[in-house]
Formats: sequence, structure tokens, C-alpha cells
Amino acid sequence: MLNIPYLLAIPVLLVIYNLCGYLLRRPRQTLSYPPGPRGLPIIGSFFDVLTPRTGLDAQWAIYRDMGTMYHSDVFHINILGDHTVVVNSAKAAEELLERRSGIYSSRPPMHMAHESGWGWAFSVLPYTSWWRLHRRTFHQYFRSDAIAAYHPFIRQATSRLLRSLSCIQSTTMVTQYDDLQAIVRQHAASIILYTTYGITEQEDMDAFVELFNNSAESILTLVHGAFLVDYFPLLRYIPAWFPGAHFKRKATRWAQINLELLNKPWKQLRASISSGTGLSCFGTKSLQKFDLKFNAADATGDTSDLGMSKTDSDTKMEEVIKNCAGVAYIAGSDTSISLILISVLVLSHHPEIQVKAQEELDRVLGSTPNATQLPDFPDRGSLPYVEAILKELMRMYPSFPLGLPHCSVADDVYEGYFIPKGTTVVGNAWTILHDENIYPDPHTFSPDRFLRTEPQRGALSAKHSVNPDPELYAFGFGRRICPGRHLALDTSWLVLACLLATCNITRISSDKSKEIDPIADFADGLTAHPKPFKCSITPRSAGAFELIKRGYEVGVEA
Ligand code: HEM
Repeated sequence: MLNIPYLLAIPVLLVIYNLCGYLLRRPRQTLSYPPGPRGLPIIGSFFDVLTPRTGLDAQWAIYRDMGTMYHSDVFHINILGDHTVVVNSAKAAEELLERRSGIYSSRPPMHMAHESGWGWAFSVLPYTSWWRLHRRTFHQYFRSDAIAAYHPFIRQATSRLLRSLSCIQSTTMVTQYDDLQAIVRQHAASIILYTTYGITEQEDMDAFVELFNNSAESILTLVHGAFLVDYFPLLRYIPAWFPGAHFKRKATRWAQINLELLNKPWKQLRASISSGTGLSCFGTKSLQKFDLKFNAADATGDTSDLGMSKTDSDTKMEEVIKNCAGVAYIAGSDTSISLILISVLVLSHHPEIQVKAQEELDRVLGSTPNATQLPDFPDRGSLPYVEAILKELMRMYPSFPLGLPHCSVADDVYEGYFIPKGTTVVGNAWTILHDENIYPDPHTFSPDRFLRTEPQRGALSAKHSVNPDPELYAFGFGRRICPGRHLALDTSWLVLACLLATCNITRISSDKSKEIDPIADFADGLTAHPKPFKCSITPRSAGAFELIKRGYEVGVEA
């Protein structure tokens, strides 16, 4: 039975709570916030951030247009007393998110993500010693010099990807979007499942890919403000049966799936270690190291900052490793899928770029009728044009256009504007990567821009030149920069080089009006995914087809 007074009390309490929060959070100093919409009393600019101004309704486009409207590279939005500052320039991102990273490396509360069971993922944790322990643990086996250990498997997975594409039809690889997406998804998942859990069996992979697909919808909870509860935390206490409380019901369902996502592959890893069949991967290596480390910890006792005794530290460390493995799986799959799908779409629109890349590849590897091997990691330095294509793809189509929100842990002042403690700070990578002051003619897809200035891979010195390396912005900022970027870049580079070396990608346009525009037609979400498109992927020659079938030489594969 519904209790009517109780039902009526909830909205009243919500309004009172919010009014108090609004009054308490009003600035107590004279400096003003960065420019931004004035908003309505109490609810602030709630409706401003929902309204597209130029027909593009992706959130990065709304934020870009708001920056233009307020003539500022940093603007402020107040929604229900919750402060957000959006950073639309490289200069401001560098100053706030990198130089002042001591202030801007936390995360906002992300209530919906926590309600949906993502609390174990360190990507949503605030800046604490618990987060630092996760980040350090993760970094050890995903840093640039550790990734080479996974190259044999990445090669194997890439040749499998090429073969899967060729299996769609025997001599002509015409792909429908669903087929392409399924194959790319398998590829990305196989690499993450292997590197984190040592899982290689197809049957196991299929089960985990399905689990991931079930949880994919809940990744939207990581977008700050995608759910009202992020602005209005009291909504968490509304019961799931309450009319309109769909988010509660969704959160309950997602929490169950996300717990399975964390536990199932971990259980399998544990079983494989017990039976002596565990492969060398993040999970096994970290567990081994942790045993050693905790012998050493007896001497150093370095777990004190976590408030743990040595007896519970073993259990805690296992939890940390398990959480890191789980987060690699969720953070690594969707982003990598996005980059590969975007590569295929964009290349299908640029046959002239394919020809130029193929000339380079043929020069280095031998022309395809005579080529004896697929491109490989040691060839990377000799293929500057292929590298430039990858950089231009990341620049023009960043897979994670708004990254994850940061949060400030102290009051701050930037260029005379006040940014209060607890402000959510969003780095708009899309706008930075399309800023004509640093990337001239930003809406033209032109890999050549990176040949002219020759930026070093990710080098800081490239930051202040024209056409700086897009890696500097596409992977987030400061202490929160993506720790999986080395794996992502190696994986994507090999797919791109192999596709270009062996295939021609052509767009299929039966109906011009329905063709996907590689700039405008992106499904909105945390990661950018092109809307369904059609293309044909055909081997460049009979020699190339043979090369695809053969894959890497025996001995090179894992
Ligand atoms: C094209 C592929 C990828 C892109 C574009 C990408 C981009 C990003 C971005 C923008 C962030 C937010 C950084 C910030 O808060 O400033 C992030 C965080 C993260 N990424 Fe990636 N990523 C990719 C692939 C991967 C892979 C393959 C892994 C795992 C192996 C991974 C693991 C993570 C983790 C764990 C975080 C959270 C870091 C933290 O909160 O401290 N990512 N990524």
C-alpha cells in the first residue's frame, strides 16, 4: 500500500535539502566564477546543458558551443548547486589538470555509478591512498616497457581479426556493420581477457564478451550528470518502487551484472592458478609479486597509510589486484573497439590516404605479391605515415571525447576566476583536438600535418608546437591520464598497419542520403561510436589474401 503522506514528503524534503545546499554553497568571497549561463534559481543551468545549439547533440558539442557563446576557454555551470567547470583549451587543461594536478586529480561523487555497482573500479574513486594503491598496482604491468610481453598475443589476435574478416566471404570481404562490430568486439575483448586474466579459450571468451555486452549499457553512469541523482544525491534514498524511480531499478539490475563482471573471470583465473594452467598475465604476475611484496612488507610495514594490519593486508591486496583486472576489462574494451571502427569508417572515405600508406608499407615490407610478412612492431619506426594516420584518427575522432570528470579538492583561482573546492572539472578533449590555433584546418582529415612537424610520440616538448601529439589530450590529463594507453596504442597501431598492408577499404553507398558522415554521425555516450555504416574490405591482391591466411610466421605467435 502506498503511504500518501510519505509520498508527498519526499519531494518536499528534496527541495528543502537542495535549497540548503544551494545557500551553503554560494560563494563566500568576492571573485566571480568563470563565465557561464546564469541559470534559474535553485535548478541553475539544468536545461542549458541539455540543449544542442548547432544540431549536434553530443555533450562535447554542447560544451564546445557554450564555450563559444561565453567567449571563454573555461566556463562554469551551476546545476542544483553542483559546480561544473568545462575546460575547452589545451592551455587551461595544462594549467589546471596537469600543473595543478595536486588539486584536480579527484573524481566527483558519481552517485549513479556507485549505485550501479562500479564502486570497485578505481576509475571512479576519489584521490585517496586506496586509489593510489590501485593505480600503482595497475601501472606495473601496463606501462610502456611492460607491454612488449603481450606483443606475441596481440600479433596472434590481429591475424585472427584479419582472418575473421576474410571468412565473411571467401575472396571478397564485404562487411555489414554488425559483422564488423562483432569481430572487432571479439578482438578487443580477447586482448584484454588475455592480458588481464590469461583467458584464451574461445568458449570462455564468448561468455565474458556476453557479460561485458550486458554491462555496457551501465557505462553511461560514468558520464557526469547523465542521471539526475548525480546532481541530486538525496534521490538515492527513493525506494525502487517509487513512481518514476526507473534509475533505481536500472541501478539494481546493473549492480548485479557488474559484480558478476568482476567476480566471474577472477574466479576462473584463480582456478587456473590452482590447477597449474594459469598463463602469464596481469593477474598471475601481480599475485606472484604480491606474495613477494608481502614478505618484504614484514620488514618495511609499508601498508600503514591504508590503515590495515598485516593480517588483513593479504586479503586487501588480492581485492586490489582483482579490482584492477576488472577495470582493465571495462575501460579497455569499448575504447579500443571505438578506435578500430572509426579507423575503418574514416579510411573508407579516404582511398587516397590508403594508397599513400600502402606505398610506404610496400617500400618497407616489399610489395604485396612478394611480401612475406605482415607489418610488425619493429617496423613501426620505419612507417611514419601509418603512425601519422593513427595520430590524425585520435585527433579528429577521439574515442573518449570528454574523458572522465575530475574534481577539485581545494578552492582555487584561475585567471581571476574562483573555482570552489568540490567542482567537477571536465576536460573537453574533442574541442582541444579541434582548436584551429593548435591544429590548423582542424576539420580536414590530414595525417600529413604530423609529418610536417614530426612530434615525438607523446613527448612533452611537442606540447607547445603546432600540431602537438594528440596522445597528450586524447587519453585524459595529469595524474588520472589513461594508464592503459600503451596497450591501446600498440593494439590499434598493429590493426591499422595490417589492414592497410593487406586490404582496400571502400565505402558502399547504395543511398547517398543514408550515408554515414564520419564527423556528425556518432552515437552519443561515454565513448564515441560511429552509427552503423557499410563498407567493403577486400584483399589488395591474391598475395595479400595469402598473407592474411598465413598470419604471422610460426614462432612469432604466442
Ligand atoms: C583508444 C583507447 C583508449 C582511450 C582513448 C582511453 C582514454 C581514457 C581517458 C580519456 C581516461 C580518463 C582520464 C582522466 O580522467 O583524465 C581513461 C581512464 C582510464 N583508462 Fe583508458 N583509454 C583507452 C584504452 C584503455 C585501455 C586499453 C585500458 C586498460 C588496459 C584503459 C584503462 C583505463 C583506466 C584504468 C582508467 C582510469 C584511470 C584513473 O581513474 O586513474 N584504457 N582512459
